[in-house]
Amino acid sequence: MILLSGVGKTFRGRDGGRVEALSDITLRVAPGEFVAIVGASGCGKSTLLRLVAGLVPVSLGRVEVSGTLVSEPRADTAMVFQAPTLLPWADVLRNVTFPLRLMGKATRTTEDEARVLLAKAGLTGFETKLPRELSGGMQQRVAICRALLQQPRVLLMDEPFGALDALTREEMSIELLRIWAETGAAVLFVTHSISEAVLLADRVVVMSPRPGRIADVIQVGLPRPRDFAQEGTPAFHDAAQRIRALIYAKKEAAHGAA
Ligand SMILES: Nc1ncnc2c1ncn2[C@@H]1O[C@H](COP(=O)(O)OP(=O)(O)OP(=O)(O)O)[C@@H](O)[C@H]1O
Repeated sequence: MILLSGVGKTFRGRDGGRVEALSDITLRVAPGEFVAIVGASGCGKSTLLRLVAGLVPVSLGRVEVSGTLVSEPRADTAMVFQAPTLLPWADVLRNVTFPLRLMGKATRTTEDEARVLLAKAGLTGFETKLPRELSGGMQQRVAICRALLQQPRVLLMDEPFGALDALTREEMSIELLRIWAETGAAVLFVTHSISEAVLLADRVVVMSPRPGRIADVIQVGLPRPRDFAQEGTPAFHDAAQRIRALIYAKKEAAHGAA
């Protein structure tokens, strides 16, 4: 579904300097697969998602979705950013349905489906509120509903739960898994939380710092459907420990080289 082969990305700074954000990334994500990406701050996780979203061009290599080269944003790909990015003048319902209306894909049932999603995200009663009337966490939940309503084949999520309180974060994780299982989207999910990565993902990509490379890919063997009870299992701890060891090994190597 998603294919990155030999992908590199170098940014040119305003001072003319160059930042090599990603180097030699090769990754294949199958339809319906949930892949989490973890790694130190600045290792290129957001950049990787933006490349797949068609928001920035690669410097080297190729990115494909559904067998075609990604050169611009696609209708079958939705992205949730770290910050909610809502339209400030549109109410919650209009924000959630906006992409489908924009693409001319809204149907008679779109609004009802949006209401169902908003209910699942704990936002019933807020449909006619403007973004500025909501808390940051609520705005982020609206942004997540907006992405899910599109029933994308590729869902790119950049630390989507970072702004949520711990309880809402847990609820949204399980809700995301439930909806994802129904839609079968291929998901790339960036997080700083190792336990969140293990709870959600089929595989966890661990990236090394500067320039971001894939250090290793950890297979999470936990059965689905997942729930928080699994956090206490040896298999969960084992996967989390392997990821932690990789991240810290890479950090120490980077510090040693500096
Ligand atoms: N538009 C840009 N222009 C110049 N440099 C950029 C640009 N976007 C990202 N970078 C640089 O690329 C590197 C990777 O950034 P990126 O945001 O992808 O990292 P990240 O792993 O997502 O970080 P974090 O976990 O802190 O969100 C950083 O060194 C950053 O400064």
